[in-house]
Amino acid sequence: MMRKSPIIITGGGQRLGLACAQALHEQGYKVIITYRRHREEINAIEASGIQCLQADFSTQNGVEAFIKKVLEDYDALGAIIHNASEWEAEKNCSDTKLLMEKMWQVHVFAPYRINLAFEGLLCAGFKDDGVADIIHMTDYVVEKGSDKHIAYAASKAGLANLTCSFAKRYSPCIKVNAIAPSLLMFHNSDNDDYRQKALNKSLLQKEPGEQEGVLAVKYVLESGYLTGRTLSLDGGRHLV
Ligand SMILES: NC(=O)C1=CN([C@@H]2O[C@H](COP(=O)(O)OP(=O)(O)OC[C@H]3O[C@@H](n4cnc5c(N)ncnc54)[C@H](OP(=O)(O)O)[C@@H]3O)[C@@H](O)[C@H]2O)C=CC1
Ligand SMILES: Nc1nc2c(c(=O)[nH]1)N=C([C@H](O)[C@@H](O)CO)CN2
Repeated sequence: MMRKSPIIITGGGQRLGLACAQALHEQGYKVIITYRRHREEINAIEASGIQCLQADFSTQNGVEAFIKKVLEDYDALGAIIHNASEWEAEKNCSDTKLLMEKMWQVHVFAPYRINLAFEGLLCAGFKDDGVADIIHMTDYVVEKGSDKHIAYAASKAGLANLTCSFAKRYSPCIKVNAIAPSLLMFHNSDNDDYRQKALNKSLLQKEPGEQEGVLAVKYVLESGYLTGRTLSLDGGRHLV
């Protein structure tokens, strides 16, 4: 069913978040994305009819400013999709204390504060549309850890746990689920050796692309009976 209340996708200026925003917009949803860094592409996204809000979740003030703006401008929400994320490895970092703080801030503190602050808006969305959703974009590494992205994996595990807590707290009005991709799409900078090693990690040995994530988001939004669960998108990696 088409919900009248808007859907917010954080980190929607590129890649998976943008693909989800465009797909849901094309379906007729009112879609709002957040972006951190303004660039030309944001103007094009806005011109397509998707509202773009600048938000930097790297500080508590940035999170609270975003919350304040949304509470001022909207009286209902159909869904919030926590997609904003930084993927940083320990090897690229000189200060691992700051790395853990940064990972925790964007992957746990921001979704936690936003979910608590938007309960009323999502319940109003449920009242209007009969459905409301919170979706956390986590990661396969929640299950297995990562020896190269330790702080990232731990923070995504924190986000995964928020799925259980908020599913219990917000039922039956708001469904709360996670989507845990393994490899969805490479970066242009990924070399052939890295790509081959990443492909070999799953049974299906393919780079599915962002549309695999779009399909999962659409399923979760359209489901009437899924909450507190994680949808794994990993090509059978857990069986390798
Ligand atoms: N791509 C993949 O293969 C996989 C992705 N995932 C997860 O799926 C989701 C989407 O992945 P992908 O599209 O690659 O994500 P990206 O790495 O492209 O990041 C998405 C957006 O997050 C925004 N962002 C990062 N930090 C902050 C911050 N502090 N405040 C506000 N916005 C921020 C960035 O905004 P800006 O560009 O404006 O700075 C960026 O555009 C992520 O949660 C990711 O962890 C999980 C496993 C695999
Ligand atoms: N925020 C991001 N998180 C992740 C990304 C990304 O590009 N941005 N990429 C991955 C990889 O695909 C990894 O799963 C395999 O190379 C993981 N998380």
